[in-house]
Amino acid sequence: MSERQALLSARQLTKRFGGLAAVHEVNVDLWPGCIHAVIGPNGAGKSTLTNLLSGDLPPTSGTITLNGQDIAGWTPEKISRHRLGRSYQKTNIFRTFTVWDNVRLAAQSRVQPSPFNPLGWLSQAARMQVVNERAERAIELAGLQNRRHTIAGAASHGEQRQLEIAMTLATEPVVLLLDEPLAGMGVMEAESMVQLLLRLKKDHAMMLVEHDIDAIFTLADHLTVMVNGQVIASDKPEVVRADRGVQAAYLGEDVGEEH
Ligand SMILES: Nc1ncnc2c1ncn2[C@@H]1O[C@H](COP(=O)(O)OP(=O)(O)OP(=O)(O)O)[C@@H](O)[C@H]1O
Repeated sequence: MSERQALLSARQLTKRFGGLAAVHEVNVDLWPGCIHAVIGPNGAGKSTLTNLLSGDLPPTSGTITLNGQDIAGWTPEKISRHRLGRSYQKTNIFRTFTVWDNVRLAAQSRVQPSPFNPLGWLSQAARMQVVNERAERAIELAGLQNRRHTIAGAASHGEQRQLEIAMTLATEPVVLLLDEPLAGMGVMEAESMVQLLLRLKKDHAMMLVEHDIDAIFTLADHLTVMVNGQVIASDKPEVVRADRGVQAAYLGEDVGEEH
């Protein structure tokens, strides 16, 4: 996999909070058509790593390249305009708006008149058409066609997580960072989210931070394990799964007993 061109690469990425290295000299590659899962116990540094890649936190040191450009220190908005999308652990939706309006607003944020925006010169009517087309595509990709008129706050927890992903898709990302998309889901909801992630995989380079180990082993093409801010393993899931050090540090007895 490493022979293919990664869309996003981080090298020696480090984030310190005072004396604590929340992320310490981490290397990550995200390849098109692949899900790179990141697992680790609470406090391992997974969210901090996501925040560094999305620009929500500036790194202390290290490099991040997106499509060949060095993006370390860029704002989240600028990184997003360069087609990196992320979802957050906490839902980020307008609860009193419909599903459709939420997705449309997300699409609209990319089609505003602005000196940075290649679509900014379009007429108002042409812009609205682009917005509607993008919102429609995102709603369909996320499997929310039948929920477009639902008030977001009244949608089920699983549908709200799908909506969050639809809102991210409406910005037309090629790199997707997903922070615990299965958190708090029941079995049926989790299964439909797994199917959604598999659908998204073919057109995106994805990083998936997730605690659901069964989903991880269903979805991941590459698996990185973090403990105390450091990567202790990064390889094909089956290789990581067989690693005694990983079993002891994170995966626990379940996995050890299976093999
Ligand atoms: N803004 C901050 N200021 C100080 N310390 C922080 C900050 N954000 C995170 N940390 C610390 O950095 C470490 C890594 O936290 P992080 O949230 O990245 O872990 P995580 O692997 O995402 O955990 P979880 O699975 O619980 O979400 C923790 O010790 C945390 O307390």
